[in-house]
Formats: sequence, structure tokens, C-alpha cells
Amino acid sequence: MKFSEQLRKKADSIWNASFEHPFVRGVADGSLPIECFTYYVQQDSFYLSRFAQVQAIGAAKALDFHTTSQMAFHAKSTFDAEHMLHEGFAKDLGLEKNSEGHMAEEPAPTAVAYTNHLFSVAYKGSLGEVIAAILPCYWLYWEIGEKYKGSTPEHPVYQKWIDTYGDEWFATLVKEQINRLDDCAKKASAEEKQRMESIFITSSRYEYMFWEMSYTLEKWPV
Ligand SMILES: Cc1ncc(CO)c(N)n1
Ligand SMILES: Cc1ncsc1CCO
Repeated sequence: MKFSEQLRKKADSIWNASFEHPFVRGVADGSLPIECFTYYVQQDSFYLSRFAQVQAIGAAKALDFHTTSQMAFHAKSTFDAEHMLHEGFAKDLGLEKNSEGHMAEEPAPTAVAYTNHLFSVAYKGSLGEVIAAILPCYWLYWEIGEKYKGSTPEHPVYQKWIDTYGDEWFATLVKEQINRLDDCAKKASAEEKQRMESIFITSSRYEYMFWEMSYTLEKWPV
């Protein structure tokens, strides 16, 4: 079994919890309160701005020219996706970007914790560990897109979100990173692969927590 398949299997119960989360189900059937989605878009705009920085650190960590170029291309694609997806939402939902170029008035505890996890891996880990950290973000959304492709939430904003992650351009990016994970794993020691697994599980847990954060409109307690 490929290393990516092993990780996917280990994360299965965590990913199933995401598929069934009321936020995800609510987008698919149109029942999600719009204030939860607006809050999600703001926090996700912050998240993706940090995600692109982590991809760029991955570009710098790559050991060959081609991978550096591809990782930098992926950082640019994250910006393009954020722009494409969230710009439309911003108009519909009445949101604006701040001086850092994202929409969160204040990043919420889970969004800060998740992006700090990504940064910690990016600064101290190998490229393989960086890919293990960012892969659940790609792969989980791809599976959500595939799962809910046929849904028609009768809400233009929710429909656009489902269509984006069910689209072929996204699938191509995801498959490339799954292959990169397997390439890195082939060259990694047993200890490094153990770290990659643990990092992948942590990111999977944070993906679940990101839905919960959005559904409950999480705030700092003080
Ligand atoms: C939190 C989060 N994870 C993954 C994606 C999709 O890449 C996203 N937009 N936001
Ligand atoms: C993971 C992800 N999310 C939005 S775009 C993208 C991939 C950018 O390469």
C-alpha cells in the first residue's frame, strides 16, 4: 500500500467526522445559517494567506529546482483560489480585506492554532513533513467536493463553494501533492515517516476543528 493510502486509512475516522459535520452538511443542503458561512470565509481568508506562506517555505526546502518551482506555483494557486472563491463571496456577503490582504477582523483560536502548527512544521521539518502537514487541506476538500458534487443547495454562494472543490483544476493540484508525499516517503527514514504520519493526523484534526470553530462562531474567551 502507498504511504499516502496508509495515512488516509489512519485518518479515516477523523475525516468521516468532517464529512458528517453539520457545517459541511449544512453547506451541501443549504441549511447552514449564513452568519456561520460568512465567519468561515473570513477565517479561511486568513488561513489561506498563511497556507500560501507555508507552501513558499516548502518551495525553499525542496532539494530540486523543479519542486521549488511547483511549490511556488502552488502558493500562487492558493492566492488565485482565495481571490476567485472569496472575492465573489465578499461581494455577496459584504466583506473587505485588511492591510494583510485577508478578511479576518481577528483570527480565531482554532485558526491561529492550526496555522501555528503548519508554521512549526514548515520551519523545522523537511519538505516531506511540510507536504504531510498541508496535504489534508487539499485532499479532504477534494473528497468533500467529490462527495457533495451532486448536491444543489439552492444557495448561490454554497453552490459555488461545492463546485470549486469538485472541479478538475483542484483535483489536478491535489493528485500532484499526493504523489509528492509518496516520493518524499520513499526517501524518508522510518523516524521521518513516523513524524509525517503524526503531522498528517494533527492537520486532519484541525480540519475538523475548523468546521466546529465556524459552526459555533468561536471567540477568544477573554
Ligand atoms: C481550513 C481549510 N482547509 C483546506 C482548505 C482547502 O484547501 C481551505 N480552503 N481551508
Ligand atoms: C489547498 C488549496 N486550497 C485552495 S487552493 C489550494 C491549492 C493551491 O495549490
